[in-house]
Amino acid sequence: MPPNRSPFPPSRQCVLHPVKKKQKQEPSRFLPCPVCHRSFPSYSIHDHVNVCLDSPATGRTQSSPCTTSSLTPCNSESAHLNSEGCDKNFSSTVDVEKDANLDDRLENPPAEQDCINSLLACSSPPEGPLIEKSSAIHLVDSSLHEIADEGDGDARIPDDEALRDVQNTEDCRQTNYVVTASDFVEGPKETEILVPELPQGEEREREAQYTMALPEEYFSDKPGHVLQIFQVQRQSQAKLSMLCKFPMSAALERKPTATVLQPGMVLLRSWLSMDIQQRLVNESQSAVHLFKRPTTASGGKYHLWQMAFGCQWDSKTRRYAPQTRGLRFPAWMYDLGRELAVNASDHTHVYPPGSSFAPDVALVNFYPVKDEELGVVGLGGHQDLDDYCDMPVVSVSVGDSMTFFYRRVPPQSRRKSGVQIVVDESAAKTCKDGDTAYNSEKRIILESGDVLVFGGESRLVYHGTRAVQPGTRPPGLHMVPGRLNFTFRQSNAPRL
Ligand SMILES: O=C(O)CCC(=O)C(=O)O
Ligand SMILES: [Fe+2]
Repeated sequence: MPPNRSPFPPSRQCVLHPVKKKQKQEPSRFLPCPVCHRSFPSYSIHDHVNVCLDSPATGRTQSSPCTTSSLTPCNSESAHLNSEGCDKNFSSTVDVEKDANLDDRLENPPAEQDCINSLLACSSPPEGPLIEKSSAIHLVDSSLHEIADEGDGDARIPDDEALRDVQNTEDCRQTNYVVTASDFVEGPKETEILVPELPQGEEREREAQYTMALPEEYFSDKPGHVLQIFQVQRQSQAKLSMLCKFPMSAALERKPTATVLQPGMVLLRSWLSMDIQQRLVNESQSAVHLFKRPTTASGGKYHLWQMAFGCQWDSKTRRYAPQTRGLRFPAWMYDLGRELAVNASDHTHVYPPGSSFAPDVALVNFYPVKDEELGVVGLGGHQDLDDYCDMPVVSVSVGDSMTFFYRRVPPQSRRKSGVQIVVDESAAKTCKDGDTAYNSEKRIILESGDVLVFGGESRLVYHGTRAVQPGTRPPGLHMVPGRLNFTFRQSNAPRL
């Protein structure tokens, strides 16, 4: 049995004097949300943080001190591990709330219009100026260089007229790029490309990784050829910045790469073949009627759609149901999850030496590009505590790109000891004293086919997602706009 831990003082747990609802809601203390910085009663902050999507980009500086609030407070509901870390029996003792509609939905899939937005897989490839020969080119704002700084005589500045056209563009939902191809590259010398729907707001814009698609003519098979891209920034229209200058060979192929982001956390870029990606889309397509919008115990709603293969995760109790109901976990997903964990473990420790990962659940999140019901789409910062054990989380991205943010948690927070892993004043002090490694948020853009594995020292990394980037999914992928995220996990929920 897992220890019964609770953020409430012991007096509140007395079974002889059960806490009355009204009393329970009187906050013993308030904690600031690490994301939006508003204060919430300690008993409800966990629920809030899980669904909070206020942009941390606004108002947060790199040097802001780490406080207890930068760690996700947790409650007894999410502590279902024993001191060895992974309690193989916990789920059998857990009273998982029954999703009354699930069996019915399994047997009687609703009509298409009742499903989320529409079906996930679409019969035609995504619209837009997508290239066939290569995936889109990524322009990362950190590569912004003033032309003057660059001192590059070869930089081709578009003529005044072309520039004026770009500057006059008022529509803040698109950015105009003027692209000048170098002599090496066949195709029109200069063209203007509209990149739809970039994230809004100055801060977001500065940080965003823009993705644009170029017509095929812009590609040369000869490696080392250079494409020069210019952007007129909307914020200061007079400024012309060179965004990117790179060898064409880099754009021609996206080679799989493995990058250790921090101990225990590895990004396997471009790792999945299109076949596998499409198969993942199709598999979720077949269960599209099972997606629902998770809610927290206090009624907060997540800003995504979710379903699961294998055992179901209950967002209210934050527990996995025994694997009697819901969809079977397909054998090929088991193989895929295992293989990806092995790939990751070639680069960093994601599970203890000698053991092996045996996933039994795939949680599937769908983040549509636009969804009136969800409003802002994303997943607030959190730690994956509900299936916490020695095994990693293998996270796979399919569809449009999305920002993934993460931060390390102080070493004390990695203790396998239930609730205090997150509410730990002394850990916060260590942070305050200047250990910025634990303090700063990092961001990556997860693209279709990327795999992120976090285990070992990073198993409890604090993380979340925001800002799906429309039009960035691979041209060959048949899927509606949005991003699918599969997390293969070892829940150890019993098979009854
Ligand atoms: O969508 C993602 O990349 C993250 C999903 C996630 O963190 C979760 O399901 O716990
Ligand atoms: Fe997570």
